[in-house]
Amino acid sequence: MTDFTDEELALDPHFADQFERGFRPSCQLYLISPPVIDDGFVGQLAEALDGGRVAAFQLRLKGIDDDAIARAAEPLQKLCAEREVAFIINDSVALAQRLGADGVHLGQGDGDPREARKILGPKVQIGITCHDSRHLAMEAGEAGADYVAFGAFYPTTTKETHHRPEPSILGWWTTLFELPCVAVGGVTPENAPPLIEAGADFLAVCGAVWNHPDGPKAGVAAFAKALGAG
Ligand SMILES: Cc1ncc(COP(=O)(O)OP(=O)(O)O)c(N)n1
Ligand SMILES: Cc1nc(C(=O)O)sc1CCOP(=O)(O)O
Ligand SMILES: [Mg+2]
Repeated sequence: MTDFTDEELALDPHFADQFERGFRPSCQLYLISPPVIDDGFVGQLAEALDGGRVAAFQLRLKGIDDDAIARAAEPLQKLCAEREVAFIINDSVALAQRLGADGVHLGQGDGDPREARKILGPKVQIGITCHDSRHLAMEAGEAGADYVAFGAFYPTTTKETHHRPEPSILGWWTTLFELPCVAVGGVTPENAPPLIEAGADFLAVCGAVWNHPDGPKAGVAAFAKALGAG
């Protein structure tokens, strides 16, 4: 077995770097913002990050233009940098480039990952939505993605979804490929175990944290427990 120093084992916000060393870290939390936020959201994010380790935060705002997202992003990106949380922009390569984000998440209709790589360079993480499709995931890997996302594993009110993969797709992926995989869609601390056991590298979560009855800190803490770090 390879020996890793404590430093090497520390969580690394750059997804793929961890895996290129031939080491698959245990499953980590990837937080997605609510689709609409207000000025107080930076306080809520700070609270959430106090609940336990969060590997990545995705700013996923819908229905507003890039300038408005950029304004909202500024304090959130600063907080993420202070807390060593990867800051990921949803949907827009141009915005990710403009903000100097750590990554961009692209759906199947959000642009070509090869173009994104050309624009963003080798250091920016590119994640691709693959629904329930092994084919889309292999295509994303060939196109140079840093992670593939499967979902929606469970019913969700955060987004209208049309695909329902089985957890076994995560096991299939992790057996064959080193590239990290993300499980998304209706994930809660209670229903997460089959996804973790099947091999998810990240759980991407929105509602179960932001709508937690005891607040986002309790939401993240509940995931930390489910992930074995609480
Ligand atoms: C981690 C993660 N996985 C999947 C998605 C969904 O992306 P997409 O299919 O482009 O849908 P929208 O989020 O843009 O509505 C995601 N954002 N993040
Ligand atoms: C953003 C997103 N993408 C999905 C997909 O299936 O690709 S499901 C989803 C919503 C995630 O939020 P929640 O944790 O509240 O279900
Ligand atoms: Mg999208």
